[in-house]
Amino acid sequence: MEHNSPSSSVIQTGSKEIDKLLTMIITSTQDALAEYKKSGAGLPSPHATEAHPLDSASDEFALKRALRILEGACETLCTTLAQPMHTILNRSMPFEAQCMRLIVENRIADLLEKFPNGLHVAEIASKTKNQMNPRKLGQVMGLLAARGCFREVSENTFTNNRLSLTLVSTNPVASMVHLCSYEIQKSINVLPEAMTDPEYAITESAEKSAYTFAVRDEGATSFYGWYQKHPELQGQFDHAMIGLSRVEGSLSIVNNYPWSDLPQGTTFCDVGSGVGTIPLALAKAHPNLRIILQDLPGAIEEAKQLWKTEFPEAIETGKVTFKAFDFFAESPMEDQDFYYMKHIMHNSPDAEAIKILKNIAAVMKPSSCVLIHEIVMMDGVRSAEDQESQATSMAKAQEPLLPNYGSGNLRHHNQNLNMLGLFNARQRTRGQFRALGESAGLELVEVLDLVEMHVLKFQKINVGA
Ligand SMILES: C[S@@+](CC[C@H](N)C(=O)[O-])C[C@H]1O[C@@H](n2cnc3c(N)ncnc32)[C@H](O)[C@@H]1O
Repeated sequence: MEHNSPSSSVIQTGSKEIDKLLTMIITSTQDALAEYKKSGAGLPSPHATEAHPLDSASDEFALKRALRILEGACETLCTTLAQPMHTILNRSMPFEAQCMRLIVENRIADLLEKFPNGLHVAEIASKTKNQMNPRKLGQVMGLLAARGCFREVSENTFTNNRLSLTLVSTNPVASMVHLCSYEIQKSINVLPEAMTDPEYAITESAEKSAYTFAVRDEGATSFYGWYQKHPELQGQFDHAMIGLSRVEGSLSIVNNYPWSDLPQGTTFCDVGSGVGTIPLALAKAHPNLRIILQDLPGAIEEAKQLWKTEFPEAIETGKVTFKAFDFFAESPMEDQDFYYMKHIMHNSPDAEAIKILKNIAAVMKPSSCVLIHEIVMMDGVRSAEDQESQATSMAKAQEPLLPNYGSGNLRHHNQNLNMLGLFNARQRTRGQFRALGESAGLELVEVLDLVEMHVLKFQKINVGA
């Protein structure tokens, strides 16, 4: 149960606002603990080196809801009590990202798996490419350990722990960490220049994003164009997308939509599928679905390899087919029951997103629907429409949290900036999605709340009218 109302507070600090925040912190902590208790595996230690069953769970809605309040309330409490200069200077030093990149690129978490009692930085450094300077590596690992990633068991001797194990190279989340701290970071680093450059400032074209500004001497006119020039990195990108799906709990769509009620042979076309992580899980759980994956040629080749390993029967029996295409220039396969898009609309500024939707709408049969699986941004202000959103599961946070949970939904805002930097695009609100659909002749008919992500269902306007 979500304790979003602190009215029953017994805490009395002399400040009503602090009382409410402390009550939120206590009740959301209790809610999170209840989930660990329910799992039967108890609460993991921060030093644990074994995965906990909840670590990779995708349907953990109650835990995600509790953390959304806990993180929002903790940050509001700290910024209320700290000197502003303390908070602001800390935020201007996002150095951890590059430290994590160093760890991932040099497979240091992988190396420490063989040394459960710890390894001195001198030994770690001696096993890295070109033998790093141990003193420098110690500084990097020291920063990470100060935030709970790696454990310093004795001076300059480190072991893995719960957080650092996420940086082992086989974990797709490590690939996402690398993507964020390397390719994506290139665009964020030049955002101030690109947003004021005479050629890039006003335009909303994806070809004039901060990312294309950053790589303008490398001959790529778009983020995906850059990957087409570097096919050797396609696998890494696709691995990162699996990681992102995992973090966002996207697989929860497998058990939280009535797939089993659909007739045998229901067709599901993943538009911009990447390797098709979601349809792979869907196909395994719901044999009544027939899958088609559509993406650019490089991603389709990667998808074939993954499905060959993970689910060869689906290929042999024709339950899955693969078709390369360009969603800006062509329509996907016609007459599919579902056209599914995850993390596609947010890659595209409005004009391009509408082009993709129109290409889909052109081949939809009357009963087809489009499912857009993405973050839905919440408003940062309270309004008269809040009453409506309570009824439609986009409930805003209680005061004194910001209505959009503030830091409790930080990834929404970071992803919004990520899309700005790479594509001049954005994460959209429900109203912006509705308008986007209408521009392509599609009506928003249903929204499924999966906490961090939502699934928006569209049908052709005037169907059945
Ligand atoms: C952010 S990824 C999302 C992948 C997948 N839907 C997922 O959520 O894991 C965007 C995908 O769009 C594909 N894409 C980009 N431009 C495309 C185009 N013009 N035509 C078809 N696919 C494209 C990329 O190759 C990539 O796989």
